[in-house]
Amino acid sequence: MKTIVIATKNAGKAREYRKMLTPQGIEIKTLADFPPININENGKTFEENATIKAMTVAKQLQLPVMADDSGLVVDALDGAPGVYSARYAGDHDDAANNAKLLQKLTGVPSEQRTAHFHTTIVAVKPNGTKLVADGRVDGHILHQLTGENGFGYDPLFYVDELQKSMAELTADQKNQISHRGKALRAFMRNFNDWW
Ligand SMILES: O=P(O)(O)OP(=O)(O)OP(=O)(O)OC[C@H]1O[C@@H](n2cnc3c(O)ncnc32)[C@H](O)[C@@H]1O
Ligand SMILES: [Mg+2]
Repeated sequence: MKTIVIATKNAGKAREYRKMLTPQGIEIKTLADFPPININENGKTFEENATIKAMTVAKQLQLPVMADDSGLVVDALDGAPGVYSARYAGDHDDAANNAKLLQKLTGVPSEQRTAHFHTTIVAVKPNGTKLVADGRVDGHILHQLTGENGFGYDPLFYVDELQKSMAELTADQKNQISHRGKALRAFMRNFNDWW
C-alpha cells in the first residue's frame, strides 16, 4: 500500500480524493493526521499555491505530498473568484461565498453566466521532484442554490454536460466529470514514474 499525504484542510476535497484513490491501493492522509503546519497560501496562480502547499508540507514531514489548489472562474466577473475562491467573502465560509457570488451576478442573464472550475494538483517529494496536472469542467452559475451534495460552490454550478447542478450529483458522478477528477486522472498517468 502506498501512502500519500494531501496537504489540505478541506474535508470535501479529502473525501473526493479518498474515494478515487483507495480503490487504486493508495492510502490518503491529510493535514488532520499531523500536528498543525502553517501554510502561507499567497501565490498568484493555482500552480503557485499548490506548489507552496505541497512544498511546505513535504519539507516539514519529509514525506511525499500532493496538494490541490482549485477555484471557480466566472467569465462575467473577469475570472473572479479564481485563486481567491476560498476567501471570496471572508474565511472559508461556503454560504457567505455563495451569497456574494449571487449578489455580484445580480441581473446577469443565464447565457452570460458561463464559468468553470479549475484544479491544479502539484505533488512533491522531499528532494523536490515535482509532478503537476490540471483539470477543468465548464458550466454556468445558477440563480439559486440547487442540490445538497458536494461542498463550496457546488450548489450554484450547473454542469452543462449533465444538465444538473454539481450538488445534485452523487459523489461518483461528480468525480467522473469534475475538475478534480480530470486532474487526478491526468496526474495518475505519470504517478508511478514520479513515485
Ligand atoms: O487549501 P486547502 O486546505 O486544500 O483547502 P481550501 O478550501 O482552502 O482550497 P483552495 O485553497 O484550493 O480553495 C478552493 C476553494 O474553491 C472552491 N472549490 C474548490 N473545489 C470545489 C469543488 O469541487 N466544488 C465546489 N467548490 C470548490 C471552494 O470554495 C474552496 O474553498
Ligand atoms: Mg486554501
